[in-house]
Amino acid sequence: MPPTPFHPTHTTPFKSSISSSQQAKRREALQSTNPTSTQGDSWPIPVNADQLDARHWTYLAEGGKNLLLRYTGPDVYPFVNTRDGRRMALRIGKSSRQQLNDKGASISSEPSSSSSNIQQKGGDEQEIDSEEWQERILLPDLADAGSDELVPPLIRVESTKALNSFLRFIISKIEGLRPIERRLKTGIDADKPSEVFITEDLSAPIPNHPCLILEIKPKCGFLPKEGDAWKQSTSRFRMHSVLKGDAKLTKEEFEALYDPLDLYSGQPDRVEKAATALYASWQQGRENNLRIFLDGKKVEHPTSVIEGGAGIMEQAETLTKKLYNDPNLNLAQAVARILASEQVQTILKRLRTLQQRYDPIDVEGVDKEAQRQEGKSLLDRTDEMSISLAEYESMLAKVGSGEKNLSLRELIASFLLSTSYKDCSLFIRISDGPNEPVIHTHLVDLDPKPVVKLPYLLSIDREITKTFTEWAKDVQL
Ligand SMILES: O=P(O)(O)O[C@@H]1[C@@H](OP(=O)(O)O)[C@H](OP(=O)(O)O)[C@H](O)[C@H](OP(=O)(O)O)[C@H]1OP(=O)(O)O
Ligand SMILES: Nc1ncnc2c1ncn2[C@@H]1O[C@H](COP(=O)(O)OP(=O)(O)OP(=O)(O)O)[C@@H](O)[C@H]1O
Repeated sequence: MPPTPFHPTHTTPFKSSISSSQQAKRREALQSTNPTSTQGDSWPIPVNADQLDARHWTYLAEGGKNLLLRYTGPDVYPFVNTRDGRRMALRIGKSSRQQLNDKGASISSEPSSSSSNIQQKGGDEQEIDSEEWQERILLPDLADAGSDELVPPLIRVESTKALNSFLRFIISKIEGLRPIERRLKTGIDADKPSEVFITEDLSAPIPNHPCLILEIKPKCGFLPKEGDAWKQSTSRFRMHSVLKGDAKLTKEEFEALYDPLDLYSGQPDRVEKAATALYASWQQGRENNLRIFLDGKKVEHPTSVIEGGAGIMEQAETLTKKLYNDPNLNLAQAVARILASEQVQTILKRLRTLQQRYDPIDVEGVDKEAQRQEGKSLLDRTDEMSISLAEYESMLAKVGSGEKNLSLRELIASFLLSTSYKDCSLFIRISDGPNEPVIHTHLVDLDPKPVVKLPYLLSIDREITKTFTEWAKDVQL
């Protein structure tokens, strides 16, 4: 399928209208922070830390940098949207175990690990405000790709003593629920937490509306046009899988791997192939790229040893048969149908366009430019530089107008933005509708990547290519 035509959204008047409508909504929300106030249209609304009761929150999920808490308290506004039953989540930025140990925080007695993937910020690296990032950088490119709520709002909780004590309670409550590999690397610093945000719990149950939720991490959906021949013909995800598998993968195992290029292709047979591979890895308990939830509960395949797996899997299958009005549809087929749906393919197509638009010359190309413009490789940066939102915006305008002459800072900003689009997760919620099931899509984890990560991004890319090239020779690919 040819790449989606380029739409320079940053130069169209559409940008400001979307942005200002979003801002108006947030302003409206900010005016109604009182939890006893009646429910307005905008939800979630800001909440003060002293309104948070640690008994009403529990562990939901986490990635390398953030941990999510789910609201499990009584159904009261504003923690629950009393109009439609949607529920709040809290997203808490974590600190590396190293940082926690350095400051002598005693969150748990886990040993430190040098392999944390939380990056220490360089001297001059500044935090980019997440709300501004959404408004000014993401929404103009995403607003017309899905519903108004494609990117769930992130509303900052002010850092206060009340927040510190809430987090202290929470840490003691949830530490044992966290996966051990995450606990070894990261934790929450109750005294000086990274940003805490209110958001919507996208995997929560909706009362009286049975709902199946797929969370996929689709990864990079295009191939570079220049450079290494393997990189030009094989998806980055598959090449990386060889490195992650210590190059022990057989040719057959490699062929069966999920291929993002299939998922993004829009071609029914290839999308089905991608869905089958994602389902197979979920079935094997490798759930990094596909997770399934039913009415707020994680669905595990019965073979993946979790008690109760069979029951919930059956319930999920029963629901999808009902939603699609097809008694013979099994869960794997339902996943394939959902991923091939117009709603999902529309957002994937946009995601791929943005990944490609902001990464036109590959990390190797950015490195060449670094050498040409500054006389040193990205690998040699000890990066003290930070990129401001204003710089991101001017890069967007330049890229949007087709300008090819980008400064090194603009090339870096562009590449990092593409890296965010390659790493985000897509939540797909399917519930009953009058004729067809209703599908809602939401993107999460679109945070800016820190400039300090650049040397790592180049070196891991080279390691992936080297390991893959040797492996391909060994297995005679
Ligand atoms: O490099 P990748 O493709 O492995 O992606 C990393 C992800 O790994 P995975 O999707 O499991 O392969 C990785 O995910 P996990 O921590 O493995 O769940 C992170 O998302 C990481 O980003 P960051 O350092 O948290 O900003 C991601 O790093 P970036 O390259 O997106 O910065
Ligand atoms: N709004 C949400 N509702 C429900 N679950 C969510 C929500 N946002 C994130 N999650 C879950 O929490 C996980 C971690 O969140 P997030 O992606 O923001 O953290 P991260 O540390 O940046 O992740 P990564 O290491 O993958 O970059 C997600 O992969 C997803 O499973």
